[in-house]
Amino acid sequence: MIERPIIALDFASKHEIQNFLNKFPTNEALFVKVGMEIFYQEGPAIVRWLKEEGHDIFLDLKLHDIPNTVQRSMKGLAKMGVSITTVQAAGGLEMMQQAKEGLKQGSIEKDKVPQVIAVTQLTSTSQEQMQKEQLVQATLEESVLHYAKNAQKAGLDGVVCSAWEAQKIHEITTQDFMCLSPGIRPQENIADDQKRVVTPYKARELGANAIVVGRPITLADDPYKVYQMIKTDWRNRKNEQ
Ligand SMILES: O=c1ccn([C@@H]2O[C@H](COP(=O)(O)O)[C@@H](O)[C@H]2O)c(=O)[nH]1
Repeated sequence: MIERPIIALDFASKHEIQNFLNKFPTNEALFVKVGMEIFYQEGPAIVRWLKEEGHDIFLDLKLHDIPNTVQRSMKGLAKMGVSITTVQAAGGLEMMQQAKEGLKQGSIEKDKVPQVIAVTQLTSTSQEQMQKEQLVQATLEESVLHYAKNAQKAGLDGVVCSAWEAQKIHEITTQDFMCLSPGIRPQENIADDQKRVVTPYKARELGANAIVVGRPITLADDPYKVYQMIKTDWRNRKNEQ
């Protein structure tokens, strides 16, 4: 279980991230998500800097390519000392196996290989969209469960899914197979572009092992206050604030 909500640092520059993190106490060690937006602007230096600042890193680049390319790329990413990385489950079993292999080869500490989890169906995807646009005839839940099984078969550490699917995923895999859930909203009526949203409290009840929260925190007037409220809610305690 990852007890801290993972904050998605979806910003365009290091400067913007600095401004954002200045609103948190200096000694607050966070678990942050570095995604495509900031990584494509600042590169590996942003990961190194955040680590030096004392934060844990979820590097969410959602790799999806031929197995050899993914293996070699993961080897490089492992050298950055990140905690968790991602691939797209749609890339297939061999690609996922090679992702894990690359991380093992590139890991700076042999007993601390970064975890790799597979994106099933994006939390911004609805069943209708999936069936029409991907021509998948299964239900969204069947598709997510199928990808989760494949990910475990390939030796991955878990999946990215909506918390709505977490319980069933644990039933067909194992309890320690990570269900990391974005699409978290303190109020379900403000979803932005997300389709399968869950409150932090409900996500815990549904069996998610970790939550990722972006805009509800990054766009808040007082991000630290919102972060604390989400953290309390996620730990399944009554929010007294
Ligand atoms: O299925 C997925 C996979 C990844 N994400 C990422 O999580 C955050 C969510 O941000 P919000 O602002 O809280 O919506 C974002 O960085 C996505 O790239 C996801 O949402 N769904």
